[in-house]
Amino acid sequence: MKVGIMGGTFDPIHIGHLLAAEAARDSFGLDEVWFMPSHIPPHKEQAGASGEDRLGMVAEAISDHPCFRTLDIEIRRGGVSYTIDTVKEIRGSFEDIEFHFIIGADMVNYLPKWEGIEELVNLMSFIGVGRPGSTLNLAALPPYLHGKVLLADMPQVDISSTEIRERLATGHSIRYMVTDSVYDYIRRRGLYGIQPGRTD
Ligand SMILES: Nc1ncnc2c1ncn2[C@@H]1O[C@H](COP(=O)(O)OP(=O)(O)OP(=O)(O)O)[C@@H](O)[C@H]1O
Ligand SMILES: O=C(O)c1ccc[n+]([C@@H]2O[C@H](COP(=O)([O-])O)[C@@H](O)[C@H]2O)c1
Repeated sequence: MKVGIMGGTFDPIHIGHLLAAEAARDSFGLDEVWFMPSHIPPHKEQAGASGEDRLGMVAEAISDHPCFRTLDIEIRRGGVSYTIDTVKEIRGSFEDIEFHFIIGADMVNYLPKWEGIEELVNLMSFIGVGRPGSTLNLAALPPYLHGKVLLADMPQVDISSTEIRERLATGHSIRYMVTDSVYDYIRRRGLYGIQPGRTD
């Protein structure tokens, strides 16, 4: 079985994440994609929603896809979510699965700075997708990453969770940037400074 892991902060999950996962699944015949929110992301501040709410939004976003699942291993473990720790833990439980970690172009360029990356590339491969604002140049990666990052084509969407949080805090609509189910979750829980009672 081939599984894609879509790791992220998902604060909140948006259509860029969903399109990336679907492009990877479709391009490489993945049987399933597991969406895995981090507890504390290794390289940036996470100042938005709680782990429970980020996981809740992911569950809402993917509920209608027969091959998408949630994985709460990093939220449950707590602390800083280094992927090397997670992958070692997962491989112990799922020995027969071939894992591919799905990342956007910004993260592809950042791979050399990941904790234990030279060991990690021997435990799984990466599937990279394009992202507006980041140039993908696999030849510029260090030699130990050559052949370890496969590319999937996805429709380019210039959307980030940061932009969504900013739009909500300033009273703007995020309709169609996230699924309706995620927008409903944000309204219901009053996340990101959304105005109470907002229905548009
Ligand atoms: N619009 C997008 N297109 C392609 N990949 C994306 C897009 N947005 C996020 N990703 C990828 O999804 C993964 C998780 O991203 P993350 O949850 O940090 O979202 P983000 O939008 O970058 O968040 P933030 O704005 O809070 O930094 C990363 O590998 C990232 O590169
Ligand atoms: O392990 C690391 O050093 C590392 C460094 C940066 C990012 N990651 C993982 O890459 C995924 C996307 O990261 P982010 O911060 O864009 O949400 C998420 O699962 C992170 O835990 C992992």
